[in-house]
Amino acid sequence: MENILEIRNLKKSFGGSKLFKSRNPKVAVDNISFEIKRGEVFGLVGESGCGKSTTGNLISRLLTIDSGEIIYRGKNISSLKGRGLKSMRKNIQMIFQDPYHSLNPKKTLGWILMEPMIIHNLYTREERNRKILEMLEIAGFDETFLKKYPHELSGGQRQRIAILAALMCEPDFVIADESVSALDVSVQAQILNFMKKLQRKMGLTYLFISHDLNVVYYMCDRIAVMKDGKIVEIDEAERLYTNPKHPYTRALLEAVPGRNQIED
Ligand SMILES: Nc1ncnc2c1ncn2[C@@H]1O[C@H](COP(=O)(O)OP(=O)(O)OP(=O)(O)O)[C@@H](O)[C@H]1O
Repeated sequence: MENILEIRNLKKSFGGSKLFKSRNPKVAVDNISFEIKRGEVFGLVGESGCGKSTTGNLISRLLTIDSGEIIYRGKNISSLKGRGLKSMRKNIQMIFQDPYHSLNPKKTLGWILMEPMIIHNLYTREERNRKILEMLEIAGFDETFLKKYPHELSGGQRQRIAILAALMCEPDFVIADESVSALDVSVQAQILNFMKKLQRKMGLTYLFISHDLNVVYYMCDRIAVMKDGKIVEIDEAERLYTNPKHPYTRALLEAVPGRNQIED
């Protein structure tokens, strides 16, 4: 399978000042490299503060990189600007942790699903309406939901809408950053299964970021373990979960309260 994304020697620091040399910068992402194959679910796991979100934000270009390269479909997107960046953003979408804040509370769900297609100037009016209905059906919502507001939904329903909104422009690469962490455990499995269903239907590739090894194991084909800004181990999910090589991966696994908790 071809690589959809290649990360080469990516580096990012925060803080530090040329003026005040004593203030040391914090290296959040420290020279990491990995690649993700088309159609793969690639997990990035590690404790809070290890640099997972920074990595996701660098790939989606919400942050600028210090050094290294991000190769998406064979093209270096590390320093894209203007129209090139906008077009890349159509193809690489993010799903965030908190569906309470990622949906505009003043807008109806119909508007929330329509907006991304308008921003990217995609499809005719009829096609947009048809796409919204198709996506609603996949998510198990009926048309009456289009007139509802986010506060009328449960946490799980909101996250489904946030996921649908991210997919309205038919991206091929999705960065899911702690996408189920804010949800009750009982709802987490439903959302993960929903994401798997969408992946199969739309041929998506996911970078799946989570601090929760159970969740990452359940979702991912391969997993990278991150510690202090570095990747310490990358392996197929099954092998990493059952036969971890790096002591840090072992320690993370030992801290997991019960393995294989999530069931279909
Ligand atoms: N905008 C910022 N300014 C300064 N420091 C930052 C910024 N963003 C992240 N950091 C620091 O960079 C390091 C990595 O943070 P990051 O959010 O990427 O980690 P994480 O693994 O995603 O953790 P969490 O799951 O808690 O978000 C942390 O030490 C964090 O404090």
